[in-house]
Amino acid sequence: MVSSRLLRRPRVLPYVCALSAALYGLVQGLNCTNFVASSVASLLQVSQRGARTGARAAGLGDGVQVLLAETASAGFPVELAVGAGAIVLLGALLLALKPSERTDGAKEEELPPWGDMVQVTKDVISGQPFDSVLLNMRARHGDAFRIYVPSLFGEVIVLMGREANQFVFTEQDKNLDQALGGVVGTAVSGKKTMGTKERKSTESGKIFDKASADFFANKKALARATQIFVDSAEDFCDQMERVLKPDENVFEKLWTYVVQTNADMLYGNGENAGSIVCKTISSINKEGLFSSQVRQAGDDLRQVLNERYQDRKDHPEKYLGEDSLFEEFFLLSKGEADEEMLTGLQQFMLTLQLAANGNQLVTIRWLMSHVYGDPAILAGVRAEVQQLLLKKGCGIRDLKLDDLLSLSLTNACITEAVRLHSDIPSKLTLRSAEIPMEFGGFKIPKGATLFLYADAVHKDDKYFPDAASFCPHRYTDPEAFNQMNKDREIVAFGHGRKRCTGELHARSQISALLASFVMRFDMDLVTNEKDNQMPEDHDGPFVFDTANTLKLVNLRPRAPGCTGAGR
Ligand code: HEM
Repeated sequence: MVSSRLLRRPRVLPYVCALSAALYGLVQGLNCTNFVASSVASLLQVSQRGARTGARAAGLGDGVQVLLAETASAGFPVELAVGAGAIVLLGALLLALKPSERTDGAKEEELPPWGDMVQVTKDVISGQPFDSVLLNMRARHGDAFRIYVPSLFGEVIVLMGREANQFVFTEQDKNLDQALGGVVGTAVSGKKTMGTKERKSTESGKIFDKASADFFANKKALARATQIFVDSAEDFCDQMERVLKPDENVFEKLWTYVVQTNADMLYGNGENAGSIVCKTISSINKEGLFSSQVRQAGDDLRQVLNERYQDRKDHPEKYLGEDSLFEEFFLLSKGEADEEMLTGLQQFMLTLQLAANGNQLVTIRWLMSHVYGDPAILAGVRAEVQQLLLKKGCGIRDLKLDDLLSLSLTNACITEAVRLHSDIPSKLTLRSAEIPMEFGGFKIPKGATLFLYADAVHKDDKYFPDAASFCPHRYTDPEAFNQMNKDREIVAFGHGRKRCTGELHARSQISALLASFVMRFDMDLVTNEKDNQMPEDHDGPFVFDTANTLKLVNLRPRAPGCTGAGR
């Protein structure tokens, strides 16, 4: 077994991931002159905690791990040993490789250039984080280049910049299929989740598609979800008031609350699948996305869903009128889903949970830290919630979806937290090309996998002055915000055919939670930075315990005299 000490070394593992990607590259037989063995799996994991996932995702052999562990415990400078070994090995690989024929008929010289593996390796070895590695590649190769992602995708075309956002979200939207299921589906069940195209062309796909569309467009379901959100936000705050000790970090409790609430909303009555999803997310944080624990949680969920499906058949009266995604699916499948369809359901539900919860957890953690870390923003949010409650003459539990959406500063804070910190779309938007296309003078063959890195725009000072700072006021002028959306500068919930169907759920849940907290509590933000500054976010995607150095502690009733008064 590899030593956990080694796994925690931030600078070794990303490098090892790149190396093992190179080994995969050898197996795949890439063209050596243009070879890049960097992989999304390794690039994604350049951040310290994510590196664990990367090593596993890249399938690093036990023998190499043990060797590294022993080197580390013997006190050798591991980075040096690994680096030297890897460079020698890589050189040998490059020499050994022979150009292979492309099967898609594309000409190498017409395609975007390969990223420079040696430079990537250097960047990774020197401990540069995920975002810097990608932006350095952009500086070297421009807005389109290729990388190699072992086992999951093979060759991937990386796109960056505003034109790339417009290309993916607008111009070619209808010719690009969603490809994220390739990552998440494979992790949870060893099988890719259906893309948008497959969902539209197979019988079971059509049922998932319709169940999802009906659920997310169903106003009654959305109203029910909003009631769950406001009630559970207040219940959660009651609980925090009772159980949280002053030195305890609110986030430690908050994340399971979010996951459980989403499970109630999607899975409906019956045995709560939320605890399984919590286990999945916890396993991703501890063991990595491609760990056996994540697969086990996928299997557990399948069993629960099968039992609940049967229970819905045996006792339909128990579920009458339930507006959950599960019930939508049950009704559409007329209670006759076969094993294959049920497997698809399990995969679809877990993928949805990860898509929803991953972004929610990341956004909420950063959002609350930014709000509590900035007295002016906190006062602004409190004032608008207070005004709304006074206007309506009601409490938080009585707020409806439209009320929550009318909180303009709160919603601007959500957009800003998503811009700065979201997994999807900011750090990872994946597509598969359904027809041949061209971008920036380069050909993109049919079947190519595209990785749009939206953070290249989201974190660019040209579009977002002082881009690294949290500034919700960028969006409070509706006209300017509209234009930024139209120009695809801000792509917070995606755009076009594959835009987030859960945006209203997300905004409703987060607004309810923030409203409850700010009206009831003061808390202190603690960070690891000098003067308690907010750190910048350099994590790659699928790091759900993002910013785990951020803590909200010393939860206490709001001091009298602050803007607003109680619930
Ligand atoms: C802050 C929270 C969230 C953010 C930033 C977010 C963002 C996104 C983005 C950018 C996409 C499009 C992905 C692409 O273009 O490839 C997406 C898709 C999706 N999201 Fe969200 N999301 C959030 C929360 C949620 C929640 C809470 C739900 C459900 C309750 C949800 C359900 C979905 C679904 C079903 C899709 C797939 C749409 C489709 O292809 O049919 N999302 N999300």
